[in-house]
Amino acid sequence: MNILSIMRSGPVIPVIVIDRLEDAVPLARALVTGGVRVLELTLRTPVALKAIEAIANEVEGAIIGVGTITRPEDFDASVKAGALFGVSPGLTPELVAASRDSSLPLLPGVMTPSDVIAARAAGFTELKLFPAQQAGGVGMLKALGGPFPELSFCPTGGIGAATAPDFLALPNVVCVGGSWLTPGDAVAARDWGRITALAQDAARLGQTA
Ligand SMILES: O=C(O)C(=O)C[C@H](O)[C@H](O)COP(=O)(O)O
Repeated sequence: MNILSIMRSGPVIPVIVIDRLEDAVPLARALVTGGVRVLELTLRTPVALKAIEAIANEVEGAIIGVGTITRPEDFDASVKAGALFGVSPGLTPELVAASRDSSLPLLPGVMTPSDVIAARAAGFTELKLFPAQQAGGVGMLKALGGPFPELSFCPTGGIGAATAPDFLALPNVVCVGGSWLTPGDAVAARDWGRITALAQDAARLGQTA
């Protein structure tokens, strides 16, 4: 799958942090059961790669990706773990080179017009605006649509259930990302039913957007 088809697979990409490896599979199943198939599991914890591997092997229907790609070596490790796509909070020449050498489709992060120009020059037409709310939110995306009408965005950072529809209504937004589908207290309590309910609400955003 390429990045655009992954972005079109659902209106919301949950950004997931896994501290306990044993939570990975039930959490991913809870999201997929709720209708959210594209999952971004961040490389923020020591168990992240093992968690991706477990989901890739055990959760049918999940489209598992890796988040927080910040180093060239993250590409190989993520492909080996079974990730189907990668997301980075920003983009550097080193990451562009590593991306070219890797089979992992990348959704690179941008925050300024200069970032957008550099990412487009490197061949990327789908971009993550990060941190979206802090960068200017809906107004920023409307402004970027002027000089860059051919580019599509997945804004992430500071977005929640209440504000996601405003982003999804924009012509240059294909999907949004966020951590609100996997609240820390729900994961800590292993409240998978609550996570499925949040996923169902998020999946429905696609029907109204
Ligand atoms: O680790 C990364 O590379 C990320 O992807 C950062 C996340 O996109 C934001 O942390 C989103 O988090 P919220 O603002 O809580 O929705």
